[in-house]
Amino acid sequence: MFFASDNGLGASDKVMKAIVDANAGPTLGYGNDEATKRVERQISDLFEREVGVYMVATGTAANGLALSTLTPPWGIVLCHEESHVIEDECCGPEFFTGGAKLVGIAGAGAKITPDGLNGALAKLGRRVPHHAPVHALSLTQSTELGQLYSIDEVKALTAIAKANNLNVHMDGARFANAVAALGCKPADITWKAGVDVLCFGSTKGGALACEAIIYFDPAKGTEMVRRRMRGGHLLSKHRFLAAQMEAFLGDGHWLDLAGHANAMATRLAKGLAAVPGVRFPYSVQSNGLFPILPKPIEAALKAEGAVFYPWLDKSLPAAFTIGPNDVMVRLVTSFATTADDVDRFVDIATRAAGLIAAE
Ligand SMILES: Cc1ncc(COP(=O)(O)O)c(C=O)c1O
Ligand SMILES: C[C@@H](O)[C@H](N)C(=O)O
Repeated sequence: MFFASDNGLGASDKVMKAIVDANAGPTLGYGNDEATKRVERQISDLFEREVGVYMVATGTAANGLALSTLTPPWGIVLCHEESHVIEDECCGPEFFTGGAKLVGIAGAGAKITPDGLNGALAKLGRRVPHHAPVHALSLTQSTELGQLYSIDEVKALTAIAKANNLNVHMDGARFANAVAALGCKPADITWKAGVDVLCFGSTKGGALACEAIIYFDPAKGTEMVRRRMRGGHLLSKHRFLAAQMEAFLGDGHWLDLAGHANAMATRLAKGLAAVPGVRFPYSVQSNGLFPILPKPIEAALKAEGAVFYPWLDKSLPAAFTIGPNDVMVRLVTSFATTADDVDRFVDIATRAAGLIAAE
């Protein structure tokens, strides 16, 4: 019953086989291999246009490097106040951009709203040279609270960004889960909706470690050739990154893996919704659940070996309060989550709720 994070799982068998198969004979390094060229074609085909592709091994590197091409060191990147880039990358974006400032915007579900974005823009960059100018907007899809931006919601935010000459970055560490849940085409939720750069993650989705920084206008990414090298994120044996991404994207494998993870999250949410005392501030839209549990249920689950974490939500909807005997937790499903895992988790929670009622 491992629900701590989809980072906690290995890679899918198909991806692992691709890595082993890539281990055959010599090939040119640093992205000059044939597999890398195939992946660049594969991603251009997937997004229905010629794109610039730069693969790295972590999402933090992808986000920081991408943002470094979207803002000068004296600029501001607007993001959600609970976004990974501002909360969980140890100032990686600030480091890679040479000092740019990340400014967080509040919003339920770790989602930025048009009002929130306009409100932030109204307060920033007013006075030259004292105020830093806003240069970029960063959205996470799916969000850090498992929520989704619809195509229209992305378009509404990017329209404001473009009206203010902002570049738009999308942290797609769980882009696969979003596309699988929305049932949309990758192009429709990215460049056709105004996104300039997507960090397309495969690691959480079932690869070992591979994230693709995708520029929908290849000319906007030319600096990445040097920035990635200087940052120490150009793998010499790049074929092993490409092999992962090629297998992950091949034959819709990425959507099969994400669809399973999302289905397990839905199964888990349905089961927990029937447990007395369990509350859901957010609907389950992808592979992340953030229920509020009575602490005795949390304790019973952990006593039976369930692995998950408490979660601090800064923008909890006002209708929900967390009392001294409650705890908000993060439950993340993955391609490897089984129905048995889910059903056992729900069964333990149900039995624990029964004991509470009997007290
Ligand atoms: C939304 C989001 N973005 C980026 C990252 C960073 O990825 P990594 O841990 O590979 O640096 C994570 C990590 O899980 C994440 O959850
Ligand atoms: C640190 C934590 O947010 C990690 N990125 C995860 O999603 O599990």
